[in-house]
Amino acid sequence: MQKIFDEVNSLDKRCYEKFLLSEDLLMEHAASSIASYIRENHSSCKSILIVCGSGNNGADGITLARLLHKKFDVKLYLASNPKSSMTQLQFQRVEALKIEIINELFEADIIVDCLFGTGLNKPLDEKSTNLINTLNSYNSFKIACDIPSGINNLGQVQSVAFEADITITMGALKTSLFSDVSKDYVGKIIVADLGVEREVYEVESNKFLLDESDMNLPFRNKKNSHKGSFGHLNVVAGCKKGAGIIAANAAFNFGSGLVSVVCHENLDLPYHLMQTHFISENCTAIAIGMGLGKYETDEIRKILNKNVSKIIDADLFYDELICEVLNQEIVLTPHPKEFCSLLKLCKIADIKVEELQNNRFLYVPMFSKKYPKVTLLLKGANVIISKNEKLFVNSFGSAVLSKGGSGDVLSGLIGSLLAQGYDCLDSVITASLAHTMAAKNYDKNNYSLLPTDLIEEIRKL
Ligand SMILES: NC(=O)C1=CN([C@@H]2O[C@H](COP(=O)(O)OP(=O)(O)OC[C@H]3O[C@@H](n4cnc5c(N)ncnc54)[C@H](OP(=O)(O)O)[C@@H]3O)[C@@H](O)[C@H]2O)[C@@H](O)CC1
Ligand SMILES: Nc1ncnc2c1ncn2[C@@H]1O[C@H](COP(=O)(O)OP(=O)(O)O)[C@@H](O)[C@H]1O
Ligand SMILES: [K+]
Repeated sequence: MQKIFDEVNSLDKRCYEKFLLSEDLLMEHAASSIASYIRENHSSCKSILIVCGSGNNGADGITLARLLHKKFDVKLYLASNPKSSMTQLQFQRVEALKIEIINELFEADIIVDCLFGTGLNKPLDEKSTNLINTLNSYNSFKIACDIPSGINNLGQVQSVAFEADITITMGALKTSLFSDVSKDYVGKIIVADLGVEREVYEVESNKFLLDESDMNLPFRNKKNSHKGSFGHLNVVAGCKKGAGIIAANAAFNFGSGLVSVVCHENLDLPYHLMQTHFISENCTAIAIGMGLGKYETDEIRKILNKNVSKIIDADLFYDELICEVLNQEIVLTPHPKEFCSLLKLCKIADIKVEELQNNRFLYVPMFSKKYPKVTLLLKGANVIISKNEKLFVNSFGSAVLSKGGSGDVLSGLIGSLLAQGYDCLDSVITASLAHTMAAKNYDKNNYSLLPTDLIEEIRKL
């Protein structure tokens, strides 16, 4: 996994003070990493338009123009006069080289956006908005320097932002790149070193971006085993029985030795799933909430108080009953609307989904601080997993998963690992990665995935 930081100004400052690196040197590395990327990946392109603002993000762009001058047809567009001392210095250098400054935007082969970086400190004015809209309308290959202009430090987009194919971010990953909103603007993200290796530049962090290698699939190492060695998951089915059946099916395919669906009515289940009317004696984990609908409170309360691992989802986030279990080591997997209800029920905040989506990295830690034993997975374009002080982001998911039933598969995967003896956080990290990797591997189109297709891909991981 890679570290994520809320801000990097202090890391730049640490570089000056601790390693005696100058701002000029850091900037040279920032620009040369973009130059190397272009030389290595787009050597056949001809025209490059670099659009610069008045601060140091603009200075990165002016530096880049110097590095690429002659090898490519480089044109600089200065949206405002160089303001910071570094911008002015870099500008004097390109003046000496007689690099062309233009006043009209055009559809170059590559556009590099160096308008605003981490210094965006107010809403965009009309001129910047129009400029970004024009750049977005071009079919050029688009590179954002540090962060797409228009995304602020909280990962919010107020009017418009540059729609990058790739963001080359300086020094370290920033939280703002991983808001759900940012996902439509950042493209692929790569980190550029700033004169020292990343592990030297970075300090401690409690936020991490998950990699595929963090997925610890439930491969079986023990030869002397039997079905009981891999746990027994009970999935509680409610009025929308399909949800429970999808979860149970996912769980069985993900390695749980036994899976039973708990339901008072007799169900027509696939042959490998069992049915029970009450929680099984030997159950090692419970998945509950998916499609639950109306239910008998006392019965659910009894189930929630069973001393086994639990994953709770969906309808239970609208019931005060949930507040009774938040001091347990449990897993909760709300989508944004369910999380807003949960925040309200546990008196943390009374907010609308839009407010949450604009501030996911604010409200998730608030919840985890109050309930350190709970492992929370907040669904979304970038899934956030949080336990106690630590937070993990899974950015592998895509719109392929925007379908009823995707969340039920996820509950089943988490329940399966809980039943097999994983702890809450490990279950959630591996299940979430498996869920998104399976979706990524689905090779048809991005609108047709069924829960059964997702489970089929899980089988191939
Ligand atoms: N520090 C280092 O060592 C390194 C820094 N690096 C680079 O520096 C970048 C940060 O630079 P930065 O701090 O100068 O801010 P930046 O993003 O250029 O924007 C500030 C300018 O924009 C203006 N402005 C802001 N909002 C606006 C708006 N809505 N509409 C209009 N104008 C607006 C603001 O104006 P002001 O508020 O002063 O009026 C100011 O002029 C960072 O992202 C990275 O790329 C790398 O080279 C690595 C080494
Ligand atoms: N655009 C998207 N990008 C990434 N993941 C997505 C996207 N849309 C949905 N998902 C994922 O799909 C799942 C949907 O779950 P949920 O909304 O609970 O559906 P359901 O309850 O119908 O099964 C979540 O894991 C969510 O993170
Ligand atoms: K930028």
